[in-house]
Amino acid sequence: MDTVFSLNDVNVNIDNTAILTALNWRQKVGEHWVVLGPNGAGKTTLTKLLMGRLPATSGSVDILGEPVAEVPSAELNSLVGYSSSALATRLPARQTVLDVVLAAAQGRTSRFRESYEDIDLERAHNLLAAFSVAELAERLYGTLSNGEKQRVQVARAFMADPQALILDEPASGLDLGARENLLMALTELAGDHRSPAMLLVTHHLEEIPAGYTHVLIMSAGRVLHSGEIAATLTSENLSEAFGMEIQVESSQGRWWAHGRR
Ligand SMILES: Nc1ncnc2c1ncn2[C@@H]1O[C@H](COP(=O)(O)OP(=O)(O)OP(=O)(O)O)[C@@H](O)[C@H]1O
Repeated sequence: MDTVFSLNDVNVNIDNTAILTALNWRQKVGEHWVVLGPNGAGKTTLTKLLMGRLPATSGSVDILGEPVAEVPSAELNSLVGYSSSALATRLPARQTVLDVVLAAAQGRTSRFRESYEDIDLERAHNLLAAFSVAELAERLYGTLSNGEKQRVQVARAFMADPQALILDEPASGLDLGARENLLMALTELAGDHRSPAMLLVTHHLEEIPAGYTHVLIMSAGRVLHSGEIAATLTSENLSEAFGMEIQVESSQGRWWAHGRR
């Protein structure tokens, strides 16, 4: 199966209001997507659909060829990883960073009495190092700054070894150095064929890691443009999405944008 997610003619209505309309989209194994769009475009609703937390009103949402609605929730949780700043604040404050990351290997948010193999320990330490938080391994999670929690939490999402990983604004709130470290780690993971297919929601082009391959541009609950990032993330397409003149620039796989008159 080379398709991770597939949406076919998906509509989502809530209280008789159309939130998502006629969505058709596919993410294949090995593709790493960025989701962009103005506030209220439907990005979060899309992630909820993919995680099976919101049913489609019509159309089909499939993961690895199976309708999401038919996959048991425990299985879906292990297939689709998720990271967001909201989740970062819900992890157990009184456990060590290492335990918080290790627990994800068994699909848990906190460590209880379970034992872990050396290979899990090594992987947890490697992920903490990849996200530049290795020195925090023995600290209590609750004592970390928000930016530190955010990076630990992204490391934790990889620890679970999902098939797909949804990263909801992973760089928001990080200082410049922390953001760049995070993006470099994500770039490295994007280039590793063992990594899950990633879907990264962001508001800022500067937060797109080099090596991400595709972009989905949403507006008013619809897919406005989708495809390979170099061909799709254009000034014309973003100007259309945001309803203003936007100039998109890129260099060496990184992106930024500014308004223009
Ligand atoms: N439960 C709900 N009831 C009514 N409207 C909803 C509900 N959930 C979402 N919406 C509306 O659906 C639209 C899309 O919301 P969504 O949160 O998916 O947008 P978004 O692209 O993630 O926005 P943002 O960038 O601001 O986070 C918004 O207009 C929102 O108000």
